Amino acid sequence: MTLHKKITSAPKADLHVHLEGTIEAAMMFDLAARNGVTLPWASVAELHAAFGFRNLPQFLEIFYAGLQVLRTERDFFDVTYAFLKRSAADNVVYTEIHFSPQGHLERGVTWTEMMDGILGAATKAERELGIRARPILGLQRHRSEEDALKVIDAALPWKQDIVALGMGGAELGNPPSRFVNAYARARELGWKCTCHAGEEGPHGYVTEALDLLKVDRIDHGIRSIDNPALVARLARERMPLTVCPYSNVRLQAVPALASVPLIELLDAGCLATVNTDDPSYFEAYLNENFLGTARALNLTEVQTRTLIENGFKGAFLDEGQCTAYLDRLDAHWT
Ligand SMILES: Nc1ncnc2[nH]cnc12
Ligand SMILES: [Zn+2]
Repeated sequence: MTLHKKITSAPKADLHVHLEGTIEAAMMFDLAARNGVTLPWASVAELHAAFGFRNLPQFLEIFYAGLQVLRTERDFFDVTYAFLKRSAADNVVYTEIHFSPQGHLERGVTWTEMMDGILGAATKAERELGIRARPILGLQRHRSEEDALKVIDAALPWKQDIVALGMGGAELGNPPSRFVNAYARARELGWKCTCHAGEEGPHGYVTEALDLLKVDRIDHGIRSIDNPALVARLARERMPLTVCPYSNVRLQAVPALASVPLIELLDAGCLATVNTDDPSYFEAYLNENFLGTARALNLTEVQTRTLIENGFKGAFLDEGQCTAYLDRLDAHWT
């Protein structure tokens, strides 16, 4: 089997994806029409023309405009199911999906509408497509910690359905240290914790996420590479890093795929993984992230397999569940 075929047909995990970053342009316009929402773009072509992102904050403006089309339970169901169907076609068998309640609640969407839509689609996709999906409550870091605590409390009826607390949004100027109490609360609830850090922000934000938020995983984390002692620590602690190669290129966090520091992280013994982030905006689902990265970095078969394995090892799964996925990968690969 060629490496290309091995990658595309292997069972894989996507641990870093934003539900609102999976809305394909055609669906965005369908949902806008269904809900009477006026988008800032006149057509799919105009939206695509806006995809030349300069940086994270400029991308987020577009991302926040796009998510306005999500209004009802059916919308959340349709977008979640479409993403899971597209991911299953890439042989993704497990995914943990960030959703951004703060971006929806402020428009009058209810928790019940969000959760029934997302969880309903996850149940149907697991039954019909064999892909398992679990939601991560994704805070927006430009908002206050008080708002974060309110959102966490409002999520309590779904405490068992939500696998973790996460946090994304505009990183620079919004360090993890602003959210110590929110993360402490999440840990009290028994949730796992993850946080975007070291994407556009400095490696010091990764250290803060570890020391102050006591996270179980780091989203992105590529700027850790600027601090060898931090890389050694991440390796020692087997801290998963959810690297998103196409996202880094499209948001100009790195100049090209060849600059994504995956080999350096693997060589140092870090638990680096490959993920999508916002696949409809970055025009790359999981297979393309693996294939593009393997090509650009000239990855060996062993490195590629390690990255796929790390996707399961870095997941919020218990040991038995993780081993079952690794056994499936093993059976596939040999
Ligand atoms: N790449 C990214 N970084 C931070 N927040 C995000 N929200 C959606 N995509 C994001
Ligand atoms: Zn992200």
